[in-house]
Amino acid sequence: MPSPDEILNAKILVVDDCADNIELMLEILREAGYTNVTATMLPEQVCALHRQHCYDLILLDLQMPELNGFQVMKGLKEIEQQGYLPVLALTAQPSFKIAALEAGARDFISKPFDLLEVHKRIHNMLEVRLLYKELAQYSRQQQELALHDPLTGLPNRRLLEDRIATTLQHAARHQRKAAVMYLDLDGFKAINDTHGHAYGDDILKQVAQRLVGCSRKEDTVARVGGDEFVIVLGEVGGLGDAQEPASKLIEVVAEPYQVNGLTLSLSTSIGIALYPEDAGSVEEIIHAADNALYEAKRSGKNRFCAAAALHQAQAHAQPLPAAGARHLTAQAAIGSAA
Ligand SMILES: Nc1nc2c(ncn2[C@@H]2O[C@H](COP(=O)(O)OP(=O)(O)OP(=O)(O)O)[C@@H](O)[C@H]2O)c(=O)[nH]1
Repeated sequence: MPSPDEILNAKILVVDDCADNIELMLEILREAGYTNVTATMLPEQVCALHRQHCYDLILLDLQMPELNGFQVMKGLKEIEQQGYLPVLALTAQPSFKIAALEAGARDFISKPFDLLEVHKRIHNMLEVRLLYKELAQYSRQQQELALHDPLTGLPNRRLLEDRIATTLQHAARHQRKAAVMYLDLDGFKAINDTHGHAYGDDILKQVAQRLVGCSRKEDTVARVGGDEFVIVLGEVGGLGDAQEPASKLIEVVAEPYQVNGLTLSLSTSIGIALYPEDAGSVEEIIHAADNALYEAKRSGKNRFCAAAALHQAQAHAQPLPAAGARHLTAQAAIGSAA
């Protein structure tokens, strides 16, 4: 619930074509303790002002010669897309009251003003408006949490899949390539086992920062599991455009870590898959990068392996029995930091 102070600090706009009415309303609001009140006699400015200041309450006179209150509300509806107009209509015409509510006003105040009614209606409206804003903010935070990893703040698998889908669509539309890099830290379990989970958490946060630090702004860096991260690169011309950043990532992850006065080293293995040659869908490209990662781990860790190398190895393995193919080393696109 909004506090009394929050209500008194809410942003209020008074709109009336009559200077005396404005003066009277400002006086009433000032005496009640409201601190953030402004007024205009120009109804045509209300929408621009609301766009700029996002008022919590607009006290709107309905009968004005140039642009009446109903027309102003029409304009406000375009700004308040969710349909909540913070408008309290001011009218001396009993027949306008229901029309104002139908036009989107939340409530009305009759002229001449009954002081007690004015205070109550303004307070109640602000209470609801601020509560509505709190709820909207809470819902945005919940959405953020549902799409991000709480430890590192990076996108989680759900958001990652969304980003890959968008990247692949963009690549398809512009006849470009895209790359997915699947990273898994080497020997991370031993860090947890030796120094404890909290120490491991600290390392994971530092790794996340380093990955973001050496990626482009438009790339997505996500955490998809314990010590697993995925990086999505759009606007890729060929495998070389992914191998170079992969080498850089291997280098950056290998720089020493400081945690609680201890210095420690770590490495990472990376699998790279390209769209469209290695995969045509979100699921396939993650799978292809994961397979390449498996090969990078199998062939010694602290290196990257491209899915293309696995295709080549499999092609060369055609004459062998199926089981033999798994043991071929895919040298062609395996690398490490320069
Ligand atoms: N500190 C910490 N550890 C985690 C978290 N989530 C998973 N882990 C641990 O991360 C480790 C990941 O396991 P592995 O990838 O198999 O371990 P590894 O030693 O890196 O193995 P290789 O990849 O073969 O080098 C496990 O010990 C998990 O318990 C987390 O949020 N924080």
